[in-house]
Amino acid sequence: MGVLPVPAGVRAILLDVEGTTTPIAFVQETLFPYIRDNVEQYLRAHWEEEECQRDVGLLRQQAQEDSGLDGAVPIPLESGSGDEELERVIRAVVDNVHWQMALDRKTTALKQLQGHMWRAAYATGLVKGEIFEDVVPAIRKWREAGMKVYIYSSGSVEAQKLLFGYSTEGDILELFDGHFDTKIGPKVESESYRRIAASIGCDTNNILFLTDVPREANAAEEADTTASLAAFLPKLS
Ligand SMILES: CSCCC(=O)C(=O)COP(=O)(O)O
Ligand SMILES: [Mg+2]
Repeated sequence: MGVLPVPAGVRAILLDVEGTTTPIAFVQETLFPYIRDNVEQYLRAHWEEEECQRDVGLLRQQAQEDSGLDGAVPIPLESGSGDEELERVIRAVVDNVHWQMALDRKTTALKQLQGHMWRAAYATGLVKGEIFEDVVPAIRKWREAGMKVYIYSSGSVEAQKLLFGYSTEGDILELFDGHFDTKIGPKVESESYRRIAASIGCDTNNILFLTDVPREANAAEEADTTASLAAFLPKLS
């Protein structure tokens, strides 16, 4: 892995997750299949719960926004009671989640549901969040040098906290000063980086953003945030 010095003036480091702190394979071959395989059973088990109904409501709203897209799956309202009606709505939610995941969509609605579903996978020990081996030592050095370290992922804040709270390196949540997800805005829009800077209380040019996705790096740079592709994890010079 290549290394670059942290540029002068950087006070905060903002880290992407998939492809930066964590192998893409872990997300694509462990986390996402867990959702595909368990979503139907999860919905049946949790349907009556407020949180699950909120998640379904968000997915339904997203489905309305997506109605013009090729292959989009609408989610009907439950009209009346009865097993058949429940079955019809759950089927639509499952098909919608599968459709969104086939396109690797990063909608807040999908990511909220995923975060809630992964709770059980981590808590039972079925899944442990994978972290590249150079990540924890790098973060410790940045912190020792007085820098703040934040996460910005399309995965929900809850999903991030699970991944780092139940990780192969143990619970490493104390290494982070805060977490951001798509509620602050999409990672491919420059305005999101301005909002993050305002929330952290520094200028965008005091932030170094590390990601594996060039479109995200370009959006950050448009906001005058320094961005670097994660293949070149910076070290302290
Ligand atoms: C942190 S939860 C699992 C990752 C995830 O759902 C995802 O979409 C990854 O997006 P990222 O912005 O971290 O590349
Ligand atoms: Mg990524």
